[in-house]
Amino acid sequence: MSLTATGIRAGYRGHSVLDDVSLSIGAGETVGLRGPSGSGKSTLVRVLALLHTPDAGHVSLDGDRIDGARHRVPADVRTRIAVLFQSPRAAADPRLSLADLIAEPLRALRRPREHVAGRVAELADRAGLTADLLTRRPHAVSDGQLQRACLARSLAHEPRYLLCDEATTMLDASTQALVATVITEQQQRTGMGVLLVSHDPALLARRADRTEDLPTPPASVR
Ligand SMILES: Nc1ncnc2c1ncn2[C@@H]1O[C@H](COP(=O)(O)OP(=O)(O)OP(=O)(O)O)[C@@H](O)[C@H]1O
Repeated sequence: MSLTATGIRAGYRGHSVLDDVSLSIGAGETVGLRGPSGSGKSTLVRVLALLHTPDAGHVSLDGDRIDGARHRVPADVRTRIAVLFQSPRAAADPRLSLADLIAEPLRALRRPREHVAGRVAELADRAGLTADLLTRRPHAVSDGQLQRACLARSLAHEPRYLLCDEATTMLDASTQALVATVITEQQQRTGMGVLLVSHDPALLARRADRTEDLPTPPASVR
């Protein structure tokens, strides 16, 4: 069982950022990904998350080759992969309370109301979010609290793979530790595979089972 990118070429407006890149994340495994700024780490995350269609190569999810991206991929396939981005402010709808933010992916798949309420309470508890915080909107909480809500949301569908794109870079040490603990517990409970994109060698040495490197991009795309 793995989430695998094979021979990926991908980029923007005719410029390739990734050229023949392959990466595999096994079930239960934590894989680190590092590379210079602009080398395409976030682009590879978007390809693996089925948010960006590669120009060549393909993504396989637990042995099944996936064609296309976003809504061209069935929801029950897309929800097996979750992403935690660097900036929770960019990833969160400012109009939603933290409770509604966590509930969003469950409501999108029309889960019953009682199920959603129970799951939100459970996920919020795991992410250390109190009832008072759940009623607030993003502008009224700290970056760390908002990232914990994004983490809870990312686990709503019990993903098989979680892609963390510099997800704790901006957080203080205690929030970093809490996020790491919640992710590790989820891995131990469900066998979730994790990709950790980071510039921090200490974090990768501590948490990754192995680390892959992306090469420096050609000058034309830097
Ligand atoms: N939506 C986009 N449209 C056009 N170019 C983009 C887009 N997103 C990223 N790029 C370009 O693609 C290249 C790779 O970007 P990407 O964000 O994948 O790199 P990265 O390795 O994650 O960088 P960093 O470590 O700085 O976050 C960069 O040159 C960037 O400017």
